[in-house]
Amino acid sequence: MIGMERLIVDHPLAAARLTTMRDETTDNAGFRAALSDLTQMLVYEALAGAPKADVQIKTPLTPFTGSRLAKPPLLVPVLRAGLGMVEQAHAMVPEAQVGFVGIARDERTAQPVPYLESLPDDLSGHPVFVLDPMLATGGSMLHTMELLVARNATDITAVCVVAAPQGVEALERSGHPCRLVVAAIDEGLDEANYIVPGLGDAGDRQFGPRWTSAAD
Ligand SMILES: O=P(O)(O)OC[C@H]1O[C@H](OP(=O)(O)OP(=O)(O)O)[C@H](O)[C@@H]1O
Ligand SMILES: O=c1cc[nH]c(=O)[nH]1
Ligand SMILES: [Mg+2]
Repeated sequence: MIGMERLIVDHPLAAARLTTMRDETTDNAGFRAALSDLTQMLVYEALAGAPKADVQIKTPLTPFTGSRLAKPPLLVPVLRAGLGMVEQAHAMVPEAQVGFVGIARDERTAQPVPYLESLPDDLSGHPVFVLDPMLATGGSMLHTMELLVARNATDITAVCVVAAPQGVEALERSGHPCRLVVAAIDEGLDEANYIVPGLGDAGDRQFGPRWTSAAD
């Protein structure tokens, strides 16, 4: 098996924001701010080497051949936690379109329970950035990738903050056409399938508890 491409963004500024996110004394506002800053760094690194297209412009002095992204990625935040990444990612790639996937892990089984899907029908030829701070067992990311591959996506980047080795391996074994951009790969998972040392529940730490409808 050819290994999945993975990029660990190991920059002092990324490490400082991640430390803020890990710190249990960081409040929700501080957590969201650090996630936003870190997303900027992750997206910046994820797009290094992306193909460019020429753009003819004029500076105030002379004609000039500049450039733009040849293929802006579709941004796909995985609700809820990925919502904290999409505004900053979109600011970095303002021309990007945005799709949405909503998944909540079952707290007992850690299985992904999907509740929202809003994606283009055909993703042939379109790069996709999946935004989710946490890659734990990998179940939620794999479900998202299956939705994308079913729509002919062949170029998927998982943009995450913290990954567990189990989640990285699950992506690798899936054979999906993907790569991983992440700030850190942590030690593992605890008995409740939370990443250790991790940062806790990335959805709760941004937005508070997740409420379910009476029907659930
Ligand atoms: O790799 P996995 O084991 O699937 O775990 C990772 C998922 O868990 C978290 O979402 P969660 O289910 O807590 O939903 P939330 O974002 O609404 O809090 C996280 O944002 C991922 O989507
Ligand atoms: O550690 C974890 C694992 C899954 N989801 C989270 O938000 N945190
Ligand atoms: Mg959560």
